[in-house]
Order: sequence, then structure tokens, then C-alpha cells
Amino acid sequence: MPVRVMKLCGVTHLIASNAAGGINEEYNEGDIMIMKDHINFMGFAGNNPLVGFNDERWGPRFIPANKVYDKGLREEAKRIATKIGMSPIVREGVYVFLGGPSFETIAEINMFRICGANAVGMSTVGEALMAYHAGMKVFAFSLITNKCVQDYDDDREANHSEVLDVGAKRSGILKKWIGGIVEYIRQECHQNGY
Ligand SMILES: O=P(O)(O)O[C@H]1O[C@H](CO)[C@@H](O)[C@H]1O
Ligand SMILES: Nc1nc2[nH]cnc2c(=O)[nH]1
Repeated sequence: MPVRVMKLCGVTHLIASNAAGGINEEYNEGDIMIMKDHINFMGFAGNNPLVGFNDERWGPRFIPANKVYDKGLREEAKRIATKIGMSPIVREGVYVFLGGPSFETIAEINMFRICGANAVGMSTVGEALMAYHAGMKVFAFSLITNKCVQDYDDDREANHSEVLDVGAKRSGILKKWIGGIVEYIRQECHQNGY
């Protein structure tokens, strides 16, 4: 559902998920990376969802983007992860957003690693920016479905079926974790009179 339609329906919080390739060499397949920031590489080429006429009823023309991913929700998500025993697989890092659909070259991955990216994918950033612009709280995370190839002697190739396999493998624990986060948000909304 488009983010602005959610806003009109009274949605106050966006939880966004994606499958991503791990750039940080310490990340393993099946890890979960809470997004603390992003590199909007598509935005560098002018492809930002907020480009064009700005209707101030949604939000201001120019917005800061250094706090898109709500710190309170990130902390709470880590606390819940510890409670349900999944903290060993939970990371926090920077997601770089590319257009795809080709996966990355080795040179691209090396460049993004040097630029501070921990994971790479083809989604989420547009939705996160729209939601933040409209005053919603944003929580986003990546399921690391593959370790990105970073070496010319590495014969592996990224492929979509491994992305689907890792997603299926982690579905149970993710349901539990997200259930806990949703319950926290429900209580927060209740306290704030929503
Ligand atoms: O970002 P989501 O939609 O999770 O999907 C990710 O996985 C797909 C590639 O296998 C790409 O679409 C990439 O963006
Ligand atoms: N761009 C990109 N998207 C992904 N989604 C899952 N894995 C990957 C990856 O390695 N690169």
C-alpha cells in the first residue's frame, strides 16, 4: 500500500523489511540488520520520491534525513531481540539503495564498503523517506540473504533463489520479533491517545 495512503488511513508507524546482500564481511547469511541509516544512491541521480511538486499538507519541501530511522524503535527492537534469544544474529548498520535488477559488480561492492555501507538492496529507502516526510515513525531492517562477492577469485554468484530460501528459513523468528515490536508500538500509541 503506498505510504501516503497508509498515512490517510491513520497509520503512525512504518515497519519496512527487505532482503539484502551483506557487504560488511562480519555479516553472515541469515543475519538481520536493523537499518540505522541509508545511502540513497538512486537519489544521487535525482531519483528521490520527494522530487516534484510538494504539497505542504504532507510535509515540508526540504527535510533533514539524518534521523529517518527512529532511535527509540531501534533500541526497543534490540531489547526484544535479546529477550527472545536472537541478539547473536542482530546487527545494526547502513543500507545502500540501488536500482537493480542486476546484482552488483565486485568493484561496486568494494566502493560501497569503502563508503560505509554494510548491506545492499533495491528497495525500502523510497518508502522510508516518504513516511518520514509525512511525520510517521520508521523502523526498517534487512535480512542478509547472501554475502556479497568482493573478490575476483570467489566463484560464487548472487541469485534470487538463495534470497527466497534464506527468507523462508528465518520466517519463524522474524514473526516473533516483529510481533514484539508491533506490541510495543501498540502500547506507545495507546499511551499517546491514538
Ligand atoms: O528489497 P526486497 O524487495 O526485499 O528484495 C530484494 O531481493 C530481490 C533480489 O533477490 C530484490 O528485489 C531486492 O531488492
Ligand atoms: N542489490 C542487491 N539486492 C539484494 N537482495 C538480496 N541480496 C542482494 C544483493 O546482493 N544485492
